[in-house]
Amino acid sequence: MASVRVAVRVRPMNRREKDLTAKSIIKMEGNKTSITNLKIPDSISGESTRDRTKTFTYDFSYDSTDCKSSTFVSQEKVFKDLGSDVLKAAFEGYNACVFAYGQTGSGKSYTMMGNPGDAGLIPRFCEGLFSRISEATRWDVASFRTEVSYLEIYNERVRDLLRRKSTQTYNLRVREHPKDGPYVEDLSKHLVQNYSDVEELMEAGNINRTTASTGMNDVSSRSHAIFTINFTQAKFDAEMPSETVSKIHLVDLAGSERADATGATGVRLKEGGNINKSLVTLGNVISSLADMSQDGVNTNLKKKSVFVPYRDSVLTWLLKDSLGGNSKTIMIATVSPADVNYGETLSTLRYANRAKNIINKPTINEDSNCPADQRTAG
Ligand SMILES: Nc1ncnc2c1ncn2[C@@H]1O[C@H](COP(=O)(O)OP(=O)(O)OP(=O)(O)O)[C@@H](O)[C@H]1O
Repeated sequence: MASVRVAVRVRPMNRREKDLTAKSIIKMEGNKTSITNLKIPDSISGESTRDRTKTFTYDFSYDSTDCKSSTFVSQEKVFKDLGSDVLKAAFEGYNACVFAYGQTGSGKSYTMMGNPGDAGLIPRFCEGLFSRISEATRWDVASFRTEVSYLEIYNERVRDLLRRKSTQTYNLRVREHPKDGPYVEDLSKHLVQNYSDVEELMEAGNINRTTASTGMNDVSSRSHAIFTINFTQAKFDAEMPSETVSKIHLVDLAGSERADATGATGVRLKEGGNINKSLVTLGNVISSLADMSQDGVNTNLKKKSVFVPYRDSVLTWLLKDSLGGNSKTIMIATVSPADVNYGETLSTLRYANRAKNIINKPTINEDSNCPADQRTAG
């Protein structure tokens, strides 16, 4: 049993916020994040003080507002805290998932992919993976097979971001394997031997990703993107061949924008609706799972059978194992520091607070090749 680990990251003020002379309303101290509603006057005491400033505790609170500050959290620090745990999980044979959630323009793509020369979690994770593989291969500890796939969910349809010349990239079917769970039929998987192989695929996929300029972000990701690494390790344990297979999902969600904040109309508004359908379902799944684990903690409560609506959206269906299932999962909630985004930011912080209560059941995916009687002998 393992709780979903939750980190919150606040980015610097952007141009738009500066032009609006926005004020910073986010404070971080240790693992605590506070948000202040500047519309409630400072002088009021009692109940209203609590309404003015709300404080949440997460596994990590990352202040990335000012690179000159001594408490500034860099891409490297985020990777050291979170990415290296995912790397460890992969080598131990666990499934893992990292997903970034937050308002449009709050820093999800920056955190997951990063910018040129300022790499985010996904490239750092892949680099780390291959540096550990080459280390282990040098010592002949094990042999490895790494395959990647990259898809986007756009308007509730699955599209392969890595199959360039095919007409069948749109609207792939999601099916369910009796043992391995939901998967995308005909999604291309690419065998990679080193980091530059992955880099090439990642770049190609990012170019194919659906983006558009919205009122909130010049390069806004209009889709949910799932980068998946299938990592197989074969070795000899006590002279018996054994194999572990881990699936690592690295997910950059589309923004949770409201139509009025982004000025969306027409196609953008329809996209918004479909993006929100997936995100609303994600919220419902998180709530159901959080309720379920709270019931488990409170033994006085009769255990309700809670229905988890995974199938209500493509996103939650594909991430079924990552949410409440066989996976070590991390959520990174990204927020803006500005008062003009108070409502969206508070909603993200509440979402993240709820996700802390999800209990997953990660298990090592070991597939021993030896017959069962030999496995238990000795
Ligand atoms: N921590 C950060 N430090 C520096 N710049 C950042 C940070 N977070 C985000 N930015 C910058 O803010 C802008 C918006 O970030 P990003 O594109 O990552 O947002 P997003 O949440 O992925 O938005 P969308 O949902 O619209 O795709 C980018 O120019 C990005 O480089």
